[in-house]
Amino acid sequence: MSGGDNHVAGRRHSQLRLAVKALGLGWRAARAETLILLVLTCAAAALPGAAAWLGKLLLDELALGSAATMSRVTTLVVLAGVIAAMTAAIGHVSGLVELRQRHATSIRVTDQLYRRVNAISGLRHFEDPSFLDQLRLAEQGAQGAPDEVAGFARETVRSVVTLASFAGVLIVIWPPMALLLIVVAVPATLVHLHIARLEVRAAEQATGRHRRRAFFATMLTDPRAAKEIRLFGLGRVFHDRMIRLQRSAAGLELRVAGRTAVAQTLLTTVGAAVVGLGGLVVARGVLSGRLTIGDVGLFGAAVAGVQGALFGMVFKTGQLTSALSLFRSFVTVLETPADLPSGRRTVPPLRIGIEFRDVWFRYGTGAWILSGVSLVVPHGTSVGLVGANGAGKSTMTKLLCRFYDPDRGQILWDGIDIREFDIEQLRSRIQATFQDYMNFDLTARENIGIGDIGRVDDRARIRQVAEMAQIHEMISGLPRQYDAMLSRAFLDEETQERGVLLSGGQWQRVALARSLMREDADLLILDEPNSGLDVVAEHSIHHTLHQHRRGRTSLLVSHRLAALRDADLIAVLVGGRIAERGSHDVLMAADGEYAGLFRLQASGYQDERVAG
Ligand SMILES: Nc1ncnc2c1ncn2[C@@H]1O[C@H](COP(=O)(O)OP(=O)(O)OP(=O)(O)O)[C@@H](O)[C@H]1O
Repeated sequence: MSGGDNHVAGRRHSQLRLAVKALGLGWRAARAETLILLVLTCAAAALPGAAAWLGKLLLDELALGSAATMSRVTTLVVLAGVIAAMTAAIGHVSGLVELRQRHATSIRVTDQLYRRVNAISGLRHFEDPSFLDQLRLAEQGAQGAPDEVAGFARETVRSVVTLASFAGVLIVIWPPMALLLIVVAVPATLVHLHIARLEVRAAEQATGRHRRRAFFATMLTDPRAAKEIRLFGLGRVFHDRMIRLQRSAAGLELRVAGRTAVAQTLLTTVGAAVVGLGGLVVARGVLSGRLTIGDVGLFGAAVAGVQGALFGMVFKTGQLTSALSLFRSFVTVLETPADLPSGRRTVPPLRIGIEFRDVWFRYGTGAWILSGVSLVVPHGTSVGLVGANGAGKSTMTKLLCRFYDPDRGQILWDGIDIREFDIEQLRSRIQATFQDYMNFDLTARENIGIGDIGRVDDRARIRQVAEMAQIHEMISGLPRQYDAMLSRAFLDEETQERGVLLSGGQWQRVALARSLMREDADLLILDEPNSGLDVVAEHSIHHTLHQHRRGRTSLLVSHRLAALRDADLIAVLVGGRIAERGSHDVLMAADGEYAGLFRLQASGYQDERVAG
């Protein structure tokens, strides 16, 4: 499914459904905090009205001059002080509870999002830029939306209480004032909604640029890239590209911010004019003796309260709209259908063999990589796969692990289509070394042990496979041996000491050891396992692997044809099909593609003086 399809799927959700989902997520993440915040909000909302009323009473008492009673004034001042202290305390406690709520929500969101990401069993989504953009938006949107929805709900409660406590005051003192403030709030709401939409569009447009910017930033600091960046003088080029992308993303944001500033200035000016008008009317009331000085103070507090409440709602509505639009990406990612539906069948122990039956495959809508591959790997035998760069050898190994499904044809495991099997179980039956294996920033033990995650602490087994891959001696020589951190980017979590950096060939041996961890696997896939090994290591590891393969079913890919020489069957992949197949001797006798390649490679090893 493309990112576009994701987008359409996400659009199905109305803002209301999204709000309910976000609220539910926030509630489940932090129930106690949500309730406490609701109570604190109600209390905080009632306090300004009480403070304003006390202020009015105090002003009116003071206006009595010598007729005022000191005890009454003292009581009013003390009460005002208590309310001020309560307001401040509620603010601080709310801040702390909000922070707890935000962290709890963030952990829940991250947990859900990456659980979903882990549940995507194929590779297609991870090679689709629009899906990766959506994932980034999802992470961004989901962190904020539950907070925004809860914040909006609290703001609504606060506003309703504030409006209820002040609207009466305005109506008593000058009735049109309440109406005027509401009239100003309507266009303000529309403007903020429009701004929210612009913000979301800018965020969507900027996401790809942010991801690309992050790529250049990583390249400039990654120890693995440091050599080539320096040798080829790429630092300046990558730096400039990174800054250009950052400028362009910032430009999108600033354009919206500019429009927001203009709109808000206009709205504030209109609001100030309305307040000025109200002030004029009230001042005239005092001069004519209709209103007291205390009424002026109360009117001022009421206007500020009502205006604050209305504009607070308007502002929150805008923020909520943009938060919900980003939250849509989160919901879309969570609802992304499985790219490779898993079958239910249990994988039986391999007895007959693996068969590629007329397999056709291409990446997306590109050119056909495999166009009718038919190949049988009989149980207990080893098959070597030969072909030019880009012929599709690694693609065949990836199809076998079910990272993708063939477009046409079938891959059969003892005659059963592998699509019928439970994917996780199928993969647990396979040992594999990939050409582009990973170097994990983990300890030596973990780097090897994760090949069979259930045995990551089984030091005896780890040592055994490390010996097979001839990396045990090297690891034993390290200060912390198997507990040594294999990384220069991270310190050892326990000792806080710098880790160890392995050579290319040493990393390859670690990867090979990892792939040997699954003792009871039925199928062994080795894709260029020896490309970085020195001659001595290649020779002895070849011998060890030959022993290991005995009686096992294996698919081997290598450009070093000598490494495939003793395979039971060698298949040559040309133009998306198997062009030749047979043992080494048969193919040499046939004098075709394989024989030509083998002789060409062998001639490179012959010393001309010896040959002469
Ligand atoms: N994830 C991918 N998305 C799109 N195209 C891909 C992808 N992986 C490989 N290809 C393309 O598929 C073709 C076959 O690649 P594959 O890695 O299977 O070749 P190979 O025979 O293993 O080559 P080599 O000998 O260089 O390792 C290549 O043209 C490559 O560009």
